[in-house]
Amino acid sequence: MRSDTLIQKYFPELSEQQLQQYGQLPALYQHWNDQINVVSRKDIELLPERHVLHSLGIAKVMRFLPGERVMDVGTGGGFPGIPLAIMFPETQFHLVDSIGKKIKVVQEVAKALGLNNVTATHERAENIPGKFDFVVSRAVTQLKDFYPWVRGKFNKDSKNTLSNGILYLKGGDLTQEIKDSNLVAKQYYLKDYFTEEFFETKQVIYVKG
Ligand SMILES: C[S@@+](CC[C@H](N)C(=O)[O-])C[C@H]1O[C@@H](n2cnc3c(N)ncnc32)[C@H](O)[C@@H]1O
Repeated sequence: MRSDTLIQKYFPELSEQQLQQYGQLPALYQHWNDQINVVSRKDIELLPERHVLHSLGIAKVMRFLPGERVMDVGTGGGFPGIPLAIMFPETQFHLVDSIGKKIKVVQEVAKALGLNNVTATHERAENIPGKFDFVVSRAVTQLKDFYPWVRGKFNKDSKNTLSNGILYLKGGDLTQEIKDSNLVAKQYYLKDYFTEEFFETKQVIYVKG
């Protein structure tokens, strides 16, 4: 299914401009992936479902507010940050990765889409200054290692439906990982929102900051 058609199926309220931006993603990533590998080659054809819609699982759990600041840690080529920045154009997204060439792809994609709510930095998450309302992430590391990177980086005042914190996309049985982290984590199941088989075990894990 085309990227914009698939996204519209689950987010019918989107504007023409947003649909156009989602529609541009497959060609943009095809182009950049040929030069700098940011999405596994076997996955690039499944980009709308496995990368774009998967990233937007976070948007089913959390509607970011205008003016909120969100950091995407280990964004790679821009997931989940870029699909979320299209969905929430009045929220500021700061995309961070420790590999510079991936950040170059993020910057080029954001520029091509005309996204003015995205900044991208080549840096380890631990070294990023400033405070955020939420941290999002996918496929970077275990919660027990991840949490210390972002501890202390959250604004004290929460304005949203959940207190400021981490929204992490994960799959599989997470019982042991959550236990090992010693954190209180709330699990949201993406199969409650999306019918594609890919989402069967996929979750958004929320941890208060
Ligand atoms: C498997 S990739 C996932 C990329 C993207 N989030 C996605 O789901 O497509 C993991 C990324 O995390 C980045 N990374 C690992 N440790 C990091 C750290 N401490 N700070 C920032 N980025 C980090 C790596 O450079 C890599 O690009």
